[in-house]
Amino acid sequence: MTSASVSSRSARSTSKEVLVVERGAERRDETSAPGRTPTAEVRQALPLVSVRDLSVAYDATTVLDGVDLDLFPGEMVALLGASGSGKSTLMRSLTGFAPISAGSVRVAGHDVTNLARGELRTLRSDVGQVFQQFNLIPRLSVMTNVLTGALHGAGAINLVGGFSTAHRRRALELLDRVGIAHKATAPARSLSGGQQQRVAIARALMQQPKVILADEPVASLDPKLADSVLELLREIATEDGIPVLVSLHVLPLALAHSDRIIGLRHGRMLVAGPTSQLDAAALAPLYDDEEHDDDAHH
Ligand SMILES: Nc1ncnc2c1ncn2[C@@H]1O[C@H](COP(=O)(O)OP(=O)(O)OP(=O)(O)O)[C@@H](O)[C@H]1O
Repeated sequence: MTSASVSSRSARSTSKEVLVVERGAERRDETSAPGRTPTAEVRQALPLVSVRDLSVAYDATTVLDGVDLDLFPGEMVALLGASGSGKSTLMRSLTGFAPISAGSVRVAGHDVTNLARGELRTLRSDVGQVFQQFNLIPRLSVMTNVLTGALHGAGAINLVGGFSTAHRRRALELLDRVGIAHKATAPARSLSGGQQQRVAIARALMQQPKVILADEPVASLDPKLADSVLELLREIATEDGIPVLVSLHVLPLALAHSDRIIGLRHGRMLVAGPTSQLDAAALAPLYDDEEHDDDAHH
């Protein structure tokens, strides 16, 4: 461990044992919840995502239990946990795709548990998403794939010739930003995995998101490409002030590329704290139940 102290205490009920990393200067009062502690630089801003005491159940099975999470402008937060711990479910909760049984979820001004008529569309337009398998349309050009990001807020647009010059200019600027403008006319399927993920990131930016969720975005990439994609996401968080929540399986990647780490175990938040105050030993309890998951530890 670093010089930080790790304490084990109950968050709000004795059933919720939470490892909380605290520095003297950042020590929080006992009423605050662990997922809420932002890094010092961003703690003055209002959170763009605010989750309180969230529970999600599929039929009779509870898969998230009393989760708290805030995401502040400009920060990259890594979401860790063994397979089945609830990472994807937490992400899906933020865009109205999970059966929330208790708690509150606010995302970019939307009350996800109580959306007004038609608000689901604006919510999903405000949240850019990046997936493990990129989810591009393989036969369409890189440029068109990026342009589809503009469809989120705009409603039905004819894919052929339906985009404005301004949209096209912006798509090209975004491709330039992610380093693949030279591939604009190539079919998406002709790109490498790392390049396809850059296209997916440009597509997410095309919808001018207020928050970005990246669910295992580098799980299909080799380590070098994984580093570069995570560097790109962190740069977007920092430069554009868009909070990025990224779920990861590989601890060193989380330690190298995040400002904070949130760790789930069996649907409960077990670890939360600034990345600078965490190390592999502090995160190991997240994977206690895994028999052999080399990825998680190397
Ligand atoms: N649609 C669903 N219906 C029933 N159970 C579900 C559904 N989606 C997820 N679950 C269950 O919820 C739990 C959490 O799943 P989730 O996909 O959120 O975990 P995860 O941490 O993202 O796992 P992984 O790292 O393997 O992707 C699992 O036990 C899973 O089987």
